[in-house]
Amino acid sequence: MTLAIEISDLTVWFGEGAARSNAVRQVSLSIGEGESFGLVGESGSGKSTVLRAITGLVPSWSGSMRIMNRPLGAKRDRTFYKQVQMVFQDPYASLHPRMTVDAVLSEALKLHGFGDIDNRIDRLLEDVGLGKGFRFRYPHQLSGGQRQRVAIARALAPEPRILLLDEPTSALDVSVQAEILNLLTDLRAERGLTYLMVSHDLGVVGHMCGQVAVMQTGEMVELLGVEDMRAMKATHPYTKHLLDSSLRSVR
Ligand SMILES: Nc1ncnc2c1ncn2[C@@H]1O[C@H](COP(=O)(O)OP(=O)(O)OP(=O)(O)O)[C@@H](O)[C@H]1O
Repeated sequence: MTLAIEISDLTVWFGEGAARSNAVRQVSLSIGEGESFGLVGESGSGKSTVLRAITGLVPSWSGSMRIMNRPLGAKRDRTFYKQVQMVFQDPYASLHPRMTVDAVLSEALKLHGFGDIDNRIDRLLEDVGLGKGFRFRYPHQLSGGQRQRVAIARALAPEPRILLLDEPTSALDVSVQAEILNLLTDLRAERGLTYLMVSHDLGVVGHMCGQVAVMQTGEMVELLGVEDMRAMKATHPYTKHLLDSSLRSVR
């Protein structure tokens, strides 16, 4: 199986000398193409820092990272952003208030050199369950769930192989969360996408992911298949604590 994401001994730090603090310590993980992998753990455990390291947004790191068999260096190139896209937690902050849906999507498509923009925009909107009627709306004319659908459409515009999902539903109303998770599940199945998803919610990760890594204070303390997670077969005390406290939400 091709590995979409391969991370070995990733350490990320902020500050230098006496001020240095390691936000991520010696994290290793492998995600096969088409798989969905969850990173869970309490606030500050380093989950988002792993995603930011992949996207080249941390100043200092060691170890190795490979995407679709290509090693990542200090800078991310155009090929990287064509293969890897991110969906952020807050769809209110991630869309420019003065840009219509049309402007957001055409900008993303042009950036990646696509022609046939009109048809592609219509198709992207269909793919995320919005339809053409949303094309000329501004963010303030959209609900939170609709905004997140636009953010997902923008991420899909370059036809990526991998989506990095940073708490993609935690800013949404509970009633809308399941709709967005189902959309992401369908898109992965249809397109063979690979997901690396950060969440503090084991229920969400249990629904979406085949494998789950648990992080605590920068370290990966446990790697579980979702079946073992559902069967409560954790070995690390912290994972047991997480499972106990979210038992009711794990489906
Ligand atoms: N730019 C930065 N400068 C200094 N420290 C940082 C910076 N970004 C993150 N950190 C620290 O790195 C650690 C990990 O943070 P990170 O945001 O990755 O955690 P997280 O598990 O994603 O938490 P959350 O669920 O709250 O987003 C924290 O201690 C945080 O304070």
